[in-house]
Amino acid sequence: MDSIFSPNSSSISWFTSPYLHTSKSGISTSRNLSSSISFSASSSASASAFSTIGFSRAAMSNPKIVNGDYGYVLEDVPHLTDYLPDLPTYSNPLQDNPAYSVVKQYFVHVDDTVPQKVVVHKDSPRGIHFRRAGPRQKVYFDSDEVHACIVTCGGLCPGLNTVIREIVCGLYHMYGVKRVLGIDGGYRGFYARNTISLTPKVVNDIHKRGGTILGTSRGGHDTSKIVDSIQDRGINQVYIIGGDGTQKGASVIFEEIRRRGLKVAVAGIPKTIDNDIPVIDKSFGFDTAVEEAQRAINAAHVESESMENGIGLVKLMGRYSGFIAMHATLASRDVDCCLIPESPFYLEGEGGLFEYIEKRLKEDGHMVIVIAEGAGQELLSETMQSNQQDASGNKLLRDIGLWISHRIKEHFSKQKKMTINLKYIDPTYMIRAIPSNASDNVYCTLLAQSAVHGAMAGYTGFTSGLVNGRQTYIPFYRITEKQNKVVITDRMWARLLSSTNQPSFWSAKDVIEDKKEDIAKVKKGEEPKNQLTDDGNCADDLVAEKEVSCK
Ligand SMILES: Nc1ncnc2c1ncn2[C@@H]1O[C@H](COP(=O)(O)OP(=O)(O)O)[C@@H](O)[C@H]1O
Ligand SMILES: O=P(O)(O)OC[C@H]1O[C@](O)(COP(=O)(O)O)[C@@H](O)[C@@H]1O
Ligand SMILES: [Mg+2]
Repeated sequence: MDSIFSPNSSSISWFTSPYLHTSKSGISTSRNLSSSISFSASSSASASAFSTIGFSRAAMSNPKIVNGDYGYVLEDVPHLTDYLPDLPTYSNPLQDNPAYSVVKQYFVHVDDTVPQKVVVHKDSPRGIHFRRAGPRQKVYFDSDEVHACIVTCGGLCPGLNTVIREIVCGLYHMYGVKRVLGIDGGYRGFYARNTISLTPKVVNDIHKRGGTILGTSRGGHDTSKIVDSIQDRGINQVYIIGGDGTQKGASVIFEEIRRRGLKVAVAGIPKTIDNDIPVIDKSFGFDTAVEEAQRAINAAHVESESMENGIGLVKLMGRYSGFIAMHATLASRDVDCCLIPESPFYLEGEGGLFEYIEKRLKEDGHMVIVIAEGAGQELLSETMQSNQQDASGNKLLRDIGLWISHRIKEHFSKQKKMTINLKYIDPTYMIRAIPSNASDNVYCTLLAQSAVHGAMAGYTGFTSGLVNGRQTYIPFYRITEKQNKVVITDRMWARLLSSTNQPSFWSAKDVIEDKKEDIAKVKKGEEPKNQLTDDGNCADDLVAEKEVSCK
């Protein structure tokens, strides 16, 4: 362990290079892409396309957009040569690695890209693509030159240790990199904590443990102190593992590094137990969490079945997105009602939750309810709602599970004079503080290796992510522009409703009105309420509208 205190390096003046695509990137683009694809520097067509789907203008001040034939768009990631054009290249050491050299076409073709949308019509434009991840023939770092660091930020998630392990082992075994630092305790660790030297031996068994061996934290993001620390330590590859907040932090770190003209690659690995990061198929650890949630749901089912008018109520994580609750419900089949933040519901009266509970109890004698922590917050009286935030600025929520338990008990004992037995189970932290399962371990390995290949190849300012089953590099602004939400007008939510047989708490008229409202918002270039479907594509009507406005 060495001390990480980093003085403010005001004495160092850094060459700053404006990030100009017009001339330089034209060259770097043709280096990477076939000539049939033309680079569009400030592409007004692309910019107007983006404005229709609600991109943050500030976040996309310098998007690297490549337009091709038939509506092909590549949302490319930055490269170190965009602002340091004369960097030397080296042969990829994997060429001499017996494990890889026999594999034909192990290196990714420079033109390989992955479509964001795979459901298309015969006359659809080819649409948005991302750069395919993987090893390149040429790398921009000599192995001995690399000094990498890894940091984990935000809430815990199964698989964090696996990602750390595979970054260390990937750098060491594939690229011969020996110097990797672990930053202790999240972003603030860059300037206020100790570091740990990470070797394959140190990380050998860590994937079998939950949590993160590096520790994590919320808040404490101080861009200039962090970049000072990176600079002072001679770090030239930064691997940042975390959720939407973390990736926003990674994006500003990258911008500051670029502004200072440093040869430092910044790679993000998306982490979120809530699965609320857009574009990617799903986040690592999500499957593990859903699997662990089954244990709580099973317990709720056993308890409820064993007593007269038994109700098992399980609260699951999901601050703004109900993916864990939705998938845990679909997986279980014992759940009679799933309540998520995206789907408003009400308690009293016709078509309300109380009426449905009564019906289920009369029919079956028991029921199981799953509620996401962010569901129904609007039902809490104003005095009960919390204005408190955590250190990262995330809203702290009141315990909706406890509140709704009281309301259900009160309703049936006082108003209905009906005996019910309600058991409230809150496994919140138990589903995320566990090691990742086998399939998440494989997923973490691929994400980590992709990040390593990308940084070695000189890409920077990217998040490594799975898109339609392929590893890709996604520009930060696409990851941070919005949160992924369950689309309740989409087929997946309809599947859930037909599995639980719960009321939607929405009338068809509401749904149509809501879609109309969204289409009007999209036309005005505003953020629609239900923009993305759960496969990362726009809901059909919105796509049609968007394509019209893109032309
Ligand atoms: N807009 C932002 N700009 C810079 N840093 C941010 C931003 N939002 C969050 N962060 C930092 O990212 C880290 C993790 O954010 P948090 O929201 O707690 O978790 P997560 O990354 O899992 O969403 C924190 O250290 C926080 O200070
Ligand atoms: O108590 P903590 O550690 O702040 O975490 C609780 C929150 O973390 C979450 O899992 C989301 O965390 P991230 O933003 O880190 O992905 C929420 O579902 C939950 O409300
Ligand atoms: Mg978050």
